[in-house]
Amino acid sequence: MEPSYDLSQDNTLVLCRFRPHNDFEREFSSKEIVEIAQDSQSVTIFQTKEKGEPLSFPFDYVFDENDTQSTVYEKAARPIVDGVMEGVNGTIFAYGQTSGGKTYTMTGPNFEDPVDMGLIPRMITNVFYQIENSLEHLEFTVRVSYSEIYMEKIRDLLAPEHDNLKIRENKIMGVYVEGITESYTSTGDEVFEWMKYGTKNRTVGANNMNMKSSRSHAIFSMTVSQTNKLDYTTRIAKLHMVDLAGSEKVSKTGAEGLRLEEAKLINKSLTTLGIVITALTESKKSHVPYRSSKLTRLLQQSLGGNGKMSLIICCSPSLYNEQETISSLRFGARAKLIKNTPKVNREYTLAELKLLLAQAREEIRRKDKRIKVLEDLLRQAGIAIPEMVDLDESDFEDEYRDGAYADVIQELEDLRSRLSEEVENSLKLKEDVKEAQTESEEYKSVYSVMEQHIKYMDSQIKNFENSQKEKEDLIEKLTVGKESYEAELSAITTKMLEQEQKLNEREVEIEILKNKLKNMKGDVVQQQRTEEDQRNEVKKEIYRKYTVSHQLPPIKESTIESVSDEVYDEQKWREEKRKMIRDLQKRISQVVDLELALEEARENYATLELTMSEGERALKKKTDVLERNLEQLTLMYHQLASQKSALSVDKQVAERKSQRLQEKIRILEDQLKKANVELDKCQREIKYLTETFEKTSKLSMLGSSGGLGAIVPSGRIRKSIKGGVGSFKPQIPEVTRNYSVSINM
Ligand SMILES: Nc1ncnc2c1ncn2[C@@H]1O[C@H](COP(=O)(O)OP(=O)(O)OP(=O)(O)O)[C@@H](O)[C@H]1O
Repeated sequence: MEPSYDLSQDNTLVLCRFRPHNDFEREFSSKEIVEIAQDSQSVTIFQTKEKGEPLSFPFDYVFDENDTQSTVYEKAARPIVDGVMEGVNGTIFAYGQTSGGKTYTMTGPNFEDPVDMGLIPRMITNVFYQIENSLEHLEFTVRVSYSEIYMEKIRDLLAPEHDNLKIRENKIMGVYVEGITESYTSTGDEVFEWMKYGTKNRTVGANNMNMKSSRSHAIFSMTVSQTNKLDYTTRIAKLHMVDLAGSEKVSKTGAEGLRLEEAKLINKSLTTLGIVITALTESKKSHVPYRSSKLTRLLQQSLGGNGKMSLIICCSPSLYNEQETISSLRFGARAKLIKNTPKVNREYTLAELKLLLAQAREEIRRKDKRIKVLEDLLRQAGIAIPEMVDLDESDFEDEYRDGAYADVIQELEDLRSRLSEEVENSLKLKEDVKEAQTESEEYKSVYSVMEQHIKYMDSQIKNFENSQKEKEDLIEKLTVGKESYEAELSAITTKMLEQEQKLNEREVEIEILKNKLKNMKGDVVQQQRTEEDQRNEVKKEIYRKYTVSHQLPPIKESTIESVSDEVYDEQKWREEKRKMIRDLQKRISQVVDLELALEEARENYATLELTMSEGERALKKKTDVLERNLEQLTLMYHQLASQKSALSVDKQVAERKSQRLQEKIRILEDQLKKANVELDKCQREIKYLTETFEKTSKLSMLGSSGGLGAIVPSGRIRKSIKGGVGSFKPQIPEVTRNYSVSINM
């Protein structure tokens, strides 16, 4: 990388930017009080106060409302970034009243928009662009930290639980914040992730003038360290990007309570900043009260130190803010007088240090020799040689600092401090590695437990699937059986209904036949009665013929019975005779009856045979058959009815079984669903653990350049970025990135 930055020029840039009028200011007054010079290097304010003379302020550059973010970057920030890449510390900060446009300038209204993005995203992008396009033998590391000074307390925005950090100073590190998180990053995107993370933790309040006004000073710092792989020289530079809290007039903002206390402390730190700047610019060296506020103490090395500084005064162009604008411009004009003496933060290589050490040893050996010679001379002159005394460190320092070895001693001291720092760092790294290894072991054991669990779950699921399959087969079989059973049942029911219908028809037929038979029987009885009458007649005839043939007097029963008792003797005979006659008659009658019965039987038989027609006989036969059929059908009907009731019982049982099986299937399906959900969960857990495990393993190998963590970005491990691998194209200002959160610093 060729030097592109002339260290002898522009060590302190003070620029001024006027934003457009806002709606309120436009309504308040349309009078223009600001006039920017043609060459953009001064601005005049036409005071409206009585007799107020126009005030002119010179600056390195004055931006008007039409100047783009890109222009501001080129003039105000690029020289700082170039300096940092050369190993020169750089600080850029925006100063101005509340709603003067500081956040707009530093961060921009849209962090993702290549046109609207502010100075900070452009600077970060440019640092990585320069790294990617640097010479191949250069190796870089980039660390970021993000802090906030709120109510005179320093808070680590990358670890917000650290909220009252102390400022320390030593020879090696200069002024630094003790215990602040410094995260290694290897891409611009990672830096933006850290910024987003830190910005979420920022304290932002609201006041009447700017509802989103920042109530704290925010300092985003990048430490860029580059090692030359050819001569092993190292350059380290810090870049501070500061968004100051708004300076405000308490009376105007209407602050009270906590806001009032905030305003007092904000104003105090800004006033201290003014005092420090004034002290730095006074020709007569006076005490610079850096320690009066955390802000000035932290920026001590940027203000009047060995770095480059760019201060942008953000102002309103409105008459309404005339006084605030004048006061901000005065502050800027004073700051312009600060003289910084930039110095490249170069560190000696080991070889150089060894050489210095050898030179120092040689020098000491030479001195010892000389001392010995001088002591011998003293002894020869009889002068007593004083005892060796332990020199006070300050005496030692005074003696040698002013002497020829001051530089060597200083370098040795630096070397000792660097070594102790390196030892400290390596111990810290060892601890980190150990921690990462422990974590990795823990993850491994969790992973193996999870694996076993998954295996067990897999086998459970397999068993479950098998039993589910068996059950499904069973259900399938049962369903098929049930269906054929139902088909059979319905066939039987149909058959039974048909039989019932046939039976009904037969019953009707039988009824008809019965009626016919009844009628026929009536005819037969009638015929029998007629025949009885005829038979009586025949009987009488036979009797008459018999009496005639046997010359018996015709006897009337009534006559016989009316015989008188007076004529007993005569009658006795007669009686005897009558008895005999009666007996005879009786016997005759019996014979006649028998004969008649015999005759009747014969006749009946013949008659019946004769009287019955062929059809009737067939009908009779048919009736007999039908009666027998009827009996069989009735029997069958009863059998079918009992079969039907047995079947309906079976059907109910089958239905209940089917319901139970369906319920079982439903429960099994629910269980399967739950098991699937569980399996899904386990798989996700395994995935998460595998990823975490892989990340942890990578971390434990040091030098890994894994992405930021999912929850809190992780950046404790050093990541080297080789120069010249340069496919990186920052596309300033057209750079496009996917940042989902806009940063309001
Ligand atoms: N150059 C500019 N062009 C267009 N709008 C601007 C410009 N500068 C500032 N603004 C607008 O002015 C308003 C106030 O700006 P900003 O929030 O940056 O002020 P601030 O100085 O950061 O305020 P605070 O100190 O209260 O945080 C914002 O709406 C911002 O978009």
